[in-house]
Amino acid sequence: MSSLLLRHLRSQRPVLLRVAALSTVEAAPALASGLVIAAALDQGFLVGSPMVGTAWLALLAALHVVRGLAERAVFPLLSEVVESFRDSLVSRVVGGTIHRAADSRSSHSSTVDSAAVGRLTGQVEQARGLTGALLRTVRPMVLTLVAAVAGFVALAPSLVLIMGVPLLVVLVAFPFTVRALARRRREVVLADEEVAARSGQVLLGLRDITALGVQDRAAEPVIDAAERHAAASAAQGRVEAVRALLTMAGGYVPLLLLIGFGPWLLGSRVLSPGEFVGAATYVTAHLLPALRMLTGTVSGLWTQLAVTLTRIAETTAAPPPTVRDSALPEGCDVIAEGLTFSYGAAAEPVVRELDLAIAAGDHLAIVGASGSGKSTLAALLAGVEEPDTGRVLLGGVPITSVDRGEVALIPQQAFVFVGTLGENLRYLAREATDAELDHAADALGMRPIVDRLGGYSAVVDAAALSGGERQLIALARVYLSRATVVILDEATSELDPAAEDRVERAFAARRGTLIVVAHRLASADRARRVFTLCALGAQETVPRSR
Ligand SMILES: Nc1ncnc2c1ncn2[C@@H]1O[C@H](COP(=O)(O)OP(=O)(O)OP(=O)(O)O)[C@@H](O)[C@H]1O
Repeated sequence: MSSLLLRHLRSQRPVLLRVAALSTVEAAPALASGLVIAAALDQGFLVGSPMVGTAWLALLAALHVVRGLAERAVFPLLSEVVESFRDSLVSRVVGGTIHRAADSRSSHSSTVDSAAVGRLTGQVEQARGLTGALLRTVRPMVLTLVAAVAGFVALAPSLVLIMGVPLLVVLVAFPFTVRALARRRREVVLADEEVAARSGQVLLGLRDITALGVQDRAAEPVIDAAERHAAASAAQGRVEAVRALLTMAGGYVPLLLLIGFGPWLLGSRVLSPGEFVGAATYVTAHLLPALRMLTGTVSGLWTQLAVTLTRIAETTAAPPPTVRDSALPEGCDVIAEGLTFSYGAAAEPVVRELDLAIAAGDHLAIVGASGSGKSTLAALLAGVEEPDTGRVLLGGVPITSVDRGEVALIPQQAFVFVGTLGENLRYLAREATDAELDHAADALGMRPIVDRLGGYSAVVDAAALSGGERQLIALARVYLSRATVVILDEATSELDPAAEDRVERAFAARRGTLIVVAHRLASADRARRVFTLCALGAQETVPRSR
């Protein structure tokens, strides 16, 4: 969960710096409160100068006005952070859904979980609300804590231990108590699920249980589960009580110590009356409310946000690419036999009775007029479309049964998903090292893009990339994969001729078979064989240049 939020916050550094600057102004009244009250008493009201005392209090009032203005300026910035976080979550949800849709398509199922998208959208809205609420509460709480401690130290340095030690104990223990509480909450949820599951089983067999007269035996597991649930709830309550006591002690112990040592502190002139009231102001007006907020609102919101973001991260993670080893021996021919395909029962076939043999390791260009069926043939060869009649075999295995990692079809529209450049490139090759990524980048001529984006760990903004850059990323992704048959369907259309030449040569030099749907003559020239599609039928030729 933290990685989703932290990654986003890191990308928002400039906005957060502005928030931090305004927050410093916001913290001014909390920082000054005790000092100003001490001065108002010691230099004003307690020495018969009410005007001086009033002037100090007026200064405090002015600081509160400035704080109000700073707070007003901070809110639009906070909403910028929250809204962009929401946008990145939505992109993630949509990206995850596209991955799943792509996966279901390659497994020849057309189901897309649209209900999940709706559910996730609800969770995203919840995460957005919780993040906003947390930023609104955590920020002032941290500000107040820091300002109150700093003000207290400045006012009464001799009393640092009184406030410092209890507070330190609380701040060190707090993360542990949150973790312990999260564990207990999880135990309660699991016990709850167990009660539901066991009582469900009993209810289903109620008639048989009654007929056999084994109610007591049937009830036993349900009672066991209910007892475990009760024990887990009690344990959660105990952790909550300890945590609340511990945190409150952090605020009340300094106050009790201050009151307890008060007569001595005032009698031996360690503190003036004004400083005593000022120190008490820091504890009662700032420290205690901040700690109360920490145990209550903040930890509640934080736990909820953690649960929501973990769920979003789990359900939208890109599915791992197939890792199953290829069942095919190295060097398999692609054979198309009697392929006929039409888009719809009444439509004229786009491909009719087509036979084609592509030897393993070959480099074939498919050419033809616009609309002659090049993309359709590419989709058939990749197993993305199924022919009406005929079949495509890879190494003697029907293409639709072949491990989908064996064949890669790269379309014209390159898809770059939300994530880092490295994640995009490793999508089909999880184990690829940086050196392998470097090799692919150099082979395909995409080194300038890698450098411009700031390396493989840089987060990619697909909208900020040119069409050619997106295509290069999609090409490198497949170049790094273990696909033995690569089909480029106008996958280099946005590259200039020189870049396209480099890419096609790199793929031709790579192991495996290369099929290129050519939109430039040069692509056909580079190929070892050319397959020409035309309205009257298909014919195969060898380029003259070879
Ligand atoms: N999804 C589809 N539904 C119906 N008809 C389609 C579909 N896709 C393509 N066609 C039609 O099938 C024929 C072949 O299209 P295809 O895209 O395979 O040709 P192409 O040679 O790749 O064309 P281009 O070079 O313009 O991309 C065209 O008449 C096209 O209109």
